[in-house]
Amino acid sequence: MSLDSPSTNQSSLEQVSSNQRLLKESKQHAYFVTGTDTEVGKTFVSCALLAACHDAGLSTAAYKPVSAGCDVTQAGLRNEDALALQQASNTALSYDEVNPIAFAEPIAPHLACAKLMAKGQGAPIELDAITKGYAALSEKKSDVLLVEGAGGWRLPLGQNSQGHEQFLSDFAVGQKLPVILVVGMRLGCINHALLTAQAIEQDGLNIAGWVANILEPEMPFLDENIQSLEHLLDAPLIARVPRAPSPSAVKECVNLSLLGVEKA
Ligand SMILES: Nc1ncnc2c1ncn2[C@@H]1O[C@H](COP(=O)(O)OP(=O)(O)OP(=O)(O)O)[C@@H](O)[C@H]1O
Ligand SMILES: C[C@H](N)[C@H](N)CCCCCC(=O)O
Ligand SMILES: [Mg+2]
Repeated sequence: MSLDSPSTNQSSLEQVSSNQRLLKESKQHAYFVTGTDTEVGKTFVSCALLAACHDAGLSTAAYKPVSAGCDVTQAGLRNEDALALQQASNTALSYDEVNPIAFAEPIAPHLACAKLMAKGQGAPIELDAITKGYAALSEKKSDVLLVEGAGGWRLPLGQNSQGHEQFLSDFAVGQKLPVILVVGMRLGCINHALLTAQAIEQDGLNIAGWVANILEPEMPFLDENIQSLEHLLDAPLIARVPRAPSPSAVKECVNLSLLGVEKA
């Protein structure tokens, strides 16, 4: 089945109505969006997913619990992912609700945190704070809530105040969130995708769906790579996203009904 944008208006209307029917029948859908690496399109794809939900008449919220790489503004640190997610959600959210933990430097967050603490500033990243922020967003009762990770699946958060090593994946595990895996299609992505999927499943979570994000349209044997991943990943391909000027330009590539099968 082609997951590219429906060829006729009729089929896209059918798609919308089936999305609407399916997701409307269930309670909140919360997903953790991870990727095969940093810069593979987690934010771009998340915004496209949110736009597809809006077309299906669904309310949405988004969460970027930990960010690194921010502009320093009068209102405080501002991360472009978090701003994009805030903008792409149709539930009114404050910046701090979307992104409670932000570091200025575009480096691994645990290193940015350690650097601040070495200067006597900041505090260890606590999973509790991430969980609290998530609970507050869940209370908004949006139909769909997307949580974007940072980097890849096993993102270190550093030690908590009790000296225990933490990872952002621990949060997803704690909340039993189904995972959406964004695969940046480029040579080498098959290994990264399979290793990430293995880690997610060994952590006890379910991959609700995966997205082929076509970062390099000129990738040799692109279709065959996607077909290999369809064969090797035990999860539905919910979108094949081409390079596009904006996430909303590819919202019709998303097959929400496939995602909906993961509803609780
Ligand atoms: N399908 C696409 N078409 C056009 N541009 C894209 C596409 N996917 C990603 N990009 C661009 O590639 C860059 C990286 O994408 P994005 O920021 O979504 O990655 P990420 O995985 O969220 O990164 P991070 O780990 O920093 O959160 C961005 O400039 C984004 O706009
Ligand atoms: C700064 C970058 N854009 C991301 N926000 C953070 C990426 C952390 C990667 C950690 C690692 O090396 O796995
Ligand atoms: Mg991002």
